Amino acid sequence: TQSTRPQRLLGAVQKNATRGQPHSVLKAIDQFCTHTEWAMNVGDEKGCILDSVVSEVNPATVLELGTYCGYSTVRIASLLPPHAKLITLEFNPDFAAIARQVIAWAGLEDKVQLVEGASGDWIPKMKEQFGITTFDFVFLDHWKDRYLPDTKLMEECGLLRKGTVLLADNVICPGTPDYLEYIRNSPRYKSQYFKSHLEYTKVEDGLEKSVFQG
Ligand SMILES: Cn1ncc2cc([C@H](O)c3cccc(CNC(=O)c4cc(-c5ccc(F)cc5)cc(O)c4O)c3)ccc21
Ligand SMILES: [Mg+2]
Repeated sequence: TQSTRPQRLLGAVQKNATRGQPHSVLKAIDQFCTHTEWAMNVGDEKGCILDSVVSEVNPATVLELGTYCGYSTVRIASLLPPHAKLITLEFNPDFAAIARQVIAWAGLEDKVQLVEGASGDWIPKMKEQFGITTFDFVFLDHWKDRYLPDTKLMEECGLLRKGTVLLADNVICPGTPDYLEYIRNSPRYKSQYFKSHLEYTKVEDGLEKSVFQG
């Protein structure tokens, strides 16, 4: 039977990366996606911007929307302080199964809680299920038409505090026009665009960093 792209990506990690070394997992995925098969990981160019924002925030609580194969999960978790927690939401069980193995190969399973389910269902349950008060950092990388409704939902559920940083992938390609319009015009956020490129290509893309003003 045919393997899937996430399965082939996991195979490349298991073949080329060293267990317990997150940077080698990222390198194996980026090489696979550059030389063998494109996949929708945030990639190394946008990943360096992600690294700098995570390092600046130094978050104790992180929410990631859209795990896919776990590339950005590994990237973020590898930068977190010892007792920090990263919750990542993935609704596709096949993606979740691969991501768990990629995260485990990197040796980061203790920092990561992968929750199988849809953001709209789980965001309202964050406080009661995981004892979260507010998130310090949120990485948005799931369905692009869910960025805006889920941001409004996080506001309504009191999951954002003064200073919470939202970082959104793909605001140019595939694009998130309604989210950008809202976040850039809302007095409740201070936003900044980081110009970059679509992973593994020369196509323009970028990340939007938005700080909640409370
Ligand atoms: C509700 N909910 N809750 C949790 C949750 C999790 C998921 C999945 O993780 C999932 C599945 C499919 C697609 C995505 C979004 N990602 C993308 O669509 C994307 C596309 C491209 C691109 C760009 C150019 C192309 F030509 C083709 C694809 C580049 C990128 O970086 C992307 O992130 C995310 C979905 C909904 C979810
Ligand atoms: Mg993306």
